[in-house]
Amino acid sequence: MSQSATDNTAYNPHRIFFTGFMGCGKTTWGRKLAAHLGYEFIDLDHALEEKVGMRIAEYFSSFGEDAFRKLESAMLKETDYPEKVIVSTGGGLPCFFDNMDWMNNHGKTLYVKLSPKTLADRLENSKTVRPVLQGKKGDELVDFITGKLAEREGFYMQAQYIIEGISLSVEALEAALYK
Ligand SMILES: Nc1ncnc2c1ncn2[C@@H]1O[C@H](COP(=O)(O)OP(=O)(O)OP(=O)(O)O)[C@@H](O)[C@H]1O
Ligand SMILES: O=C(O)C1=C[C@@H](O)[C@@H](O)[C@H](O)C1
Ligand SMILES: [Mg+2]
Repeated sequence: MSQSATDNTAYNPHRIFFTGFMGCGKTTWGRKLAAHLGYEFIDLDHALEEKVGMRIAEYFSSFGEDAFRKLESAMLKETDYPEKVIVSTGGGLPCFFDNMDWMNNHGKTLYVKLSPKTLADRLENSKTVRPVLQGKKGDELVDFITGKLAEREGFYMQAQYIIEGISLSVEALEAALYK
């Protein structure tokens, strides 16, 4: 097969993976940037939920985290991406298997970076059930995020682009990704 921009096995600079901890804004800002650029938008968490016909929290409790991690890696690598697309990834996805290398070899990668305290504030107010957090609140939630982020940041920092998530705008994202 010849290599083209639409070839899923080739590097494509118009395929942009948003990565970062739960609640950093990948879905919110991925969708906004896609609308601004006229790109398609895919949220891999949502795509997985559609494929299995259940919410992620339900999948975790029915089949366990290992099964979830295998499935999200397969979704990442087997999704038929449109030519120009922003892909919002699950918060844990870059930290399992060779997923981060795969993203770096198949498109641009962006890490949306936020402090544990800001993440905790957002996650505490979010209605989405995130099974990894197991209903933690307050200081317990901040401590948990601090530890988990320390484990994960080595993976997120392998992204080609890193942006502070505190005062994001589509203009700032566009400037960072197309400078
Ligand atoms: N710049 C911002 N200022 C304030 N709140 C924000 C901002 N960006 C996103 N949020 C809020 O933070 C919460 C988490 O955002 P979002 O769902 O986009 O994160 P995510 O990175 O996709 O998380 P997950 O990995 O769990 O899917 C949402 O309630 C969203 O409205
Ligand atoms: O950080 C994580 O491990 C997760 C983040 C979410 O996006 C979902 O992919 C799931 O809830 C797991
Ligand atoms: Mg999301």
